[in-house]
Amino acid sequence: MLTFIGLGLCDEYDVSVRGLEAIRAADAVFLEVYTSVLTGTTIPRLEEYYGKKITPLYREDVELHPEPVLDAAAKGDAVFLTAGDSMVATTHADIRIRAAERGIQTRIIHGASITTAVCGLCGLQNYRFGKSVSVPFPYGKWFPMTPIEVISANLAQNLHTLVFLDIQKDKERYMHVSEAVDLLEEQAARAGVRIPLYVGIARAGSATPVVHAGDAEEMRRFAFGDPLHIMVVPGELHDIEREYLVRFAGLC
Ligand SMILES: C[S@@+](CC[C@H](N)C(=O)[O-])C[C@H]1O[C@@H](n2cnc3c(N)ncnc32)[C@H](O)[C@@H]1O
Repeated sequence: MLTFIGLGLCDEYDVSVRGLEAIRAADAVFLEVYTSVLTGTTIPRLEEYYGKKITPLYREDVELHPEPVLDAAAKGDAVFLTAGDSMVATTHADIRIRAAERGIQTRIIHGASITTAVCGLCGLQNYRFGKSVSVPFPYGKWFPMTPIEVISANLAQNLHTLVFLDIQKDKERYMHVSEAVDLLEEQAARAGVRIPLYVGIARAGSATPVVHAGDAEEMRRFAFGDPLHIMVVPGELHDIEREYLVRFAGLC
């Protein structure tokens, strides 16, 4: 059996009781560490709380060489842990399909996801979100324009855009709101588009989440603190959405 378990958003205490029991009963425990991270804890602390040895998995381990995970799941109970929810803004559908092809039973134990946490933190209504997008760190001359294209298309339909910020796990590098705003403003200038408002969110799910709304200049000036960070580019605000941002995100 291969069980996908979402660990939630911050530390070892965010997993569901069902998830925790499955981890404690497992024969093998794998933790995917490249699509998102629990910034409020460490692998040794997770191991201590779960009472299990954890094998970390990087992108190649999951996407190119998943055999050790699948072998463990063929022999006994293996759990595949992911920060957030295992199947949201990740590519783990692929490994579930590979398991099914080998006749391995699978199931999912869901966790709180950043995609829903943002709605509570910034008050933007979840049914008004269009397609999401990721802002990658630029690489050499590679400067993708996809983020601004998605944002423009959503703005044209008066929809909000959830903007995931890049993680380079091998370098322990996490994109901050100010860096993402610089990149998006550069893309917007090239595309002749204006982004009137941003909402930045840091450390959702922790005891010290930060939510702040403003224009590009305000976002660059504001200190969001430690990662993880994420942003929303809102469409036109409804009255309640505006009031929420004024009360809880410093919108002027
Ligand atoms: C590719 S998404 C993976 C989402 C995850 N599967 C989930 O369901 O939450 C990871 C990105 O979401 C954002 N993110 C994830 N957790 C966060 C948190 N606790 N606070 C702020 N941003 C977060 C960051 O931009 C991060 O790079």
